Amino acid sequence: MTIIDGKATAAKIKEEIAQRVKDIVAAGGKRPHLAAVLVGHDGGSETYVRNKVLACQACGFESTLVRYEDDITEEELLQCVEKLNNDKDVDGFIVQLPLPKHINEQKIIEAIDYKKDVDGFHPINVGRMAIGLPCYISATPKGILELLRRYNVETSGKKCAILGRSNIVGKPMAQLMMQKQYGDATVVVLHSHSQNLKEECRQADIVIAAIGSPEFVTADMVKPGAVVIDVGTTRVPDASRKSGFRLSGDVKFDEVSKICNAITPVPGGVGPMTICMLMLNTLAAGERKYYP
Ligand SMILES: NC(=O)C1=CN([C@@H]2O[C@H](COP(=O)(O)OP(=O)(O)OC[C@H]3O[C@@H](n4cnc5c(N)ncnc54)[C@H](OP(=O)(O)O)[C@@H]3O)[C@@H](O)[C@H]2O)C=CC1
Ligand SMILES: Nc1nc(=O)c2c([nH]1)NC[C@@H]1CN(c3ccc(C(=O)N[C@@H](CCC(=O)O)C(=O)O)cc3)C=[N+]21
Ligand SMILES: [Mg+2]
Repeated sequence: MTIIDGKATAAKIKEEIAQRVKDIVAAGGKRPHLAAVLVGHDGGSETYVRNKVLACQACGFESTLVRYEDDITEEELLQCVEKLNNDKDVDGFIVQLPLPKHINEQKIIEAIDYKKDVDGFHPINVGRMAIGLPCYISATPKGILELLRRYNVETSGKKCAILGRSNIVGKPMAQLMMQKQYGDATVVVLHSHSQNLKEECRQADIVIAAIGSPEFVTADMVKPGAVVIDVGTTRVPDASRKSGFRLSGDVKFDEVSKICNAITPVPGGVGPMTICMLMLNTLAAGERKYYP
């Protein structure tokens, strides 16, 4: 049984990125610059954005954090996006989700210049991804593919069950897993209205859980020898911790790890790879890799 170490893999890739940035700077080029917009004070969002700023430092990127209180109007946020779109020094930026209820998330995403959309959430990037054209690919699915590749997990022709169909994880994951040049797998997508979820899951060679429901995937839902990827990161109250909570994945790790062939832990699995792929997308933005 292999525990897929996302933290170590991400650290290695960040070193590769840092070396590349050194070379760029030595050749007289500009450091990639990532900006992040954070609205409000959600604990999880604060952590992720802090990790993104730290990762920028590790990679030798410039980073800018733009913060707003959660009473910011949609109009003001759109102006912020417009400013970042026009800022020649910023290569790529993200607007941390979720946004407060009074703000239309889709409207904000569509306002982002797709050439700077390092999250890969803009419809142009989503569409290009779906037909296999060069583009920014959503960091979480991209990081999962990279983990599978680096751990020599065969995906071609395998049956892959994806739990969850969100725009940021489940849907792009399914798209990529299905495509010939990425996963080349046979994909089934399961969600809250799926019938026979357990049975479908148990037939899969690769299970990717992204539902946000702690320990939902139990051993009886997993085929012995399968590869299990746990995307879930839910904060669960835990009085024995200094922070008052612990991070729980969507997989019951203790029992599933006894029967599977490989599994990602939470924390230390998919999360660090997500941040790392955002860095890779920002490097690509700085190099104008996908768009002139
Ligand atoms: N590690 C990382 O890098 C990242 C982790 N995450 C984590 O991954 C999890 C999912 O995130 P996200 O995709 O944004 O979540 P969303 O809440 O946007 O989507 C959840 C999806 O799971 C489905 N679902 C929820 N409960 C069940 C259930 N009991 N049975 C079957 N399907 C269910 C929903 O179905 P329906 O469509 O029918 O409502 C929906 O499609 C969260 O824990 C989040 O924190 C997210 C992004 C990155
Ligand atoms: N515009 C936007 N882009 C995103 O990519 C985005 C987003 N909004 N909103 C929320 C989700 C969630 N997400 C995570 C990133 C890192 C970890 C991560 O680093 N997790 C660490 C633990 C971190 C901790 O200690 O809490 C780990 O799993 O080891 C988790 C989750 C990105 N998301
Ligand atoms: Mg909203």
